Amino acid sequence: MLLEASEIGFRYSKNQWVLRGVSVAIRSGEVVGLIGPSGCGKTTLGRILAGYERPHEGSVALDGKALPATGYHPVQLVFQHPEKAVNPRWRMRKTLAEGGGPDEQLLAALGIQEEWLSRWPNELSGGELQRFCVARALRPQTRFLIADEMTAMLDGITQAQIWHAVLDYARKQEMGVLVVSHEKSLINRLCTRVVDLTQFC
Ligand SMILES: Nc1ncnc2c1ncn2[C@@H]1O[C@H](COP(=O)(O)OP(=O)(O)OP(=O)(O)O)[C@@H](O)[C@H]1O
Repeated sequence: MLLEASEIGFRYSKNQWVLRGVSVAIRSGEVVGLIGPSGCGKTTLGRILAGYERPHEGSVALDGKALPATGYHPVQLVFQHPEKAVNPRWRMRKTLAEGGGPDEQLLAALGIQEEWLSRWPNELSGGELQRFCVARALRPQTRFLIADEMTAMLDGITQAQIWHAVLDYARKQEMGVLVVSHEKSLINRLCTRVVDLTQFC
């Protein structure tokens, strides 16, 4: 499968383009880094790829077809702040069940403990909560994962555990991953190829 953003143009306000003429392609099973200076549009591009924003110019396609407007989105986004990504009024079991039953093997790989399932989001640490957000995004129907500073606020051990689980899952499922990060060492460790937005800033 090929996820392709072609000649993307996007602006939040009139005449102020955040992205212009940006093209990115990711194949199934590939782990690609996305880097660039702060404010140059990495998060915006991730949101466009995952269908949260529609580009003003250009298009996003999955194997040449437009991304689905309804139903489960095959491109999932996990961003830096898990507390903003979950419903505070849902216990973790319900959050996890959003979009399908949890994969027990994946939960174990992510270090999610059974007793956390009955807790509210504010009863978990940031790292524990982020593990749930990752697990929720990794469904069999997920073909691509956009990881936008996904482990930026976590300690090294938690970061390594989460990435080990995600890359193992990606390999087995042939899922493509776009790693958005400021951490050069992380990008170098995880990615086989890097897209640099600097030239578009
Ligand atoms: N909702 C919004 N409304 C208006 N402007 C926005 C909005 N979101 C982002 N921007 C602006 O768009 C530009 C690109 O932001 P974006 O978050 O995509 O950059 P980024 O490369 O991910 O930055 P960082 O590395 O600092 O996270 C910035 O100038 C930002 O101020």
